[in-house]
Amino acid sequence: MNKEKPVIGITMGDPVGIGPEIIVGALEHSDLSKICTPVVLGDNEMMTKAIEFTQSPLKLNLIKTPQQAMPSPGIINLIALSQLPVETLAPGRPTATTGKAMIDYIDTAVEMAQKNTIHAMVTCPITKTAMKLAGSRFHGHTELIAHATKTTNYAMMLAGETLKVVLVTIHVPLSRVSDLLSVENILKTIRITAHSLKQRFGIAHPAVAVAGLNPHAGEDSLFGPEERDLITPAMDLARKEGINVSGPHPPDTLFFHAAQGKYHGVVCMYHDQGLIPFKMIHFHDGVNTTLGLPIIRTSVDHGTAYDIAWQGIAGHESLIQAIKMAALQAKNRCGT
Ligand SMILES: NC(=O)C1=CN([C@@H]2O[C@H](COP(=O)(O)OP(=O)(O)OC[C@H]3O[C@@H](n4cnc5c(N)ncnc54)[C@H](O)[C@@H]3O)[C@@H](O)[C@H]2O)C=CC1
Ligand SMILES: NCC(=O)COP(=O)(O)O
Repeated sequence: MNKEKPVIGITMGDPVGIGPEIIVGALEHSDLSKICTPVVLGDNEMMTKAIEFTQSPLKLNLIKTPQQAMPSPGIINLIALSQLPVETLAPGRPTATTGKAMIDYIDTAVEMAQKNTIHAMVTCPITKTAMKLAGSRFHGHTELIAHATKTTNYAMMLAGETLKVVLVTIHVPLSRVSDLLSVENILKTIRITAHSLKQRFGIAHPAVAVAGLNPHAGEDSLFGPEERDLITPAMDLARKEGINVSGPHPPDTLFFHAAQGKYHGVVCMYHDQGLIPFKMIHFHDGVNTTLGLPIIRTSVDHGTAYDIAWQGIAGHESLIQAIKMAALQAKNRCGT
């Protein structure tokens, strides 16, 4: 690899979502080509349409392999993997065909990253609905990529300058969270958080905070047993391994202190516990990244935004940050 300028594969995401237009926006309005060579895996006609309707001066450079990518600004290197029936598609209306195409972009990027023909992958948003329409058994990128890379020990981190949150449970009904928590999966998440903060984010001595599940972190188990029976034992084991971990913290105050810089990362028990405070701060510039994979995968932190897709008003800052993070981590050869 040219360590100075890694090749970054960007999957186009759901064709009827905001993926195509934010790719155009991100590659047009930033100097990403100075730090990496972006290669889009997607659809020729959809990307052509996105360039036209955003009136972008960018030109498509159709290539077959990442090695053929041109490292210059002003172009979008595109590996066309689908030939979508564009005239039959409507913004915000996924079909089995669009679902299969977006999965193909991801599968191909994973293969390329494993073969090191790209040095990191960045994903544009997909929907769980489109995954289902395409017959996939996975909810999202995280589970699909973990499966494809045979990774069992992985976690979802949402990362921004101010706040980094990592989830013990991800896409599960709230009513099942308590049953799905265990000493083992809380410990695994604490470990992977501490490890990744060191390896991927260069924090030599990370301070990891752990959120309680219940109001006031259970308040001596008055409001629930999870802190006493699961979270505290997991933290004790983590401490024995030398991890600087604190908690279980009352979730209502923890994120304020984390955002003030008191902790480098926060382990959260469920999706919205972490993502609500995260998006309050990092809605526009947050990055979703999968920890524990043998490859580097970052993503936008938002979804397909069907309500505004193909209107040219979607923000592309999160994608810019996701590409920058991928490029930096690829340059530092950090993949875990
Ligand atoms: N990385 C990924 O692939 C992600 C996928 N999703 C999926 O996306 C689908 C839709 O999820 P929602 O909960 O509706 O979240 P969403 O992020 O798509 O939209 C929520 C609200 O934020 C707005 N929004 C989102 N991104 C925006 C942007 N870049 N610029 C301006 N406004 C933006 C939307 O217009 C909408 O009003 C779901 O299937 C979800 O699972 C959600 C998050 C991440
Ligand atoms: N809320 C985050 C999200 O839904 C993204 O999931 P994934 O596609 O990164 O697995």
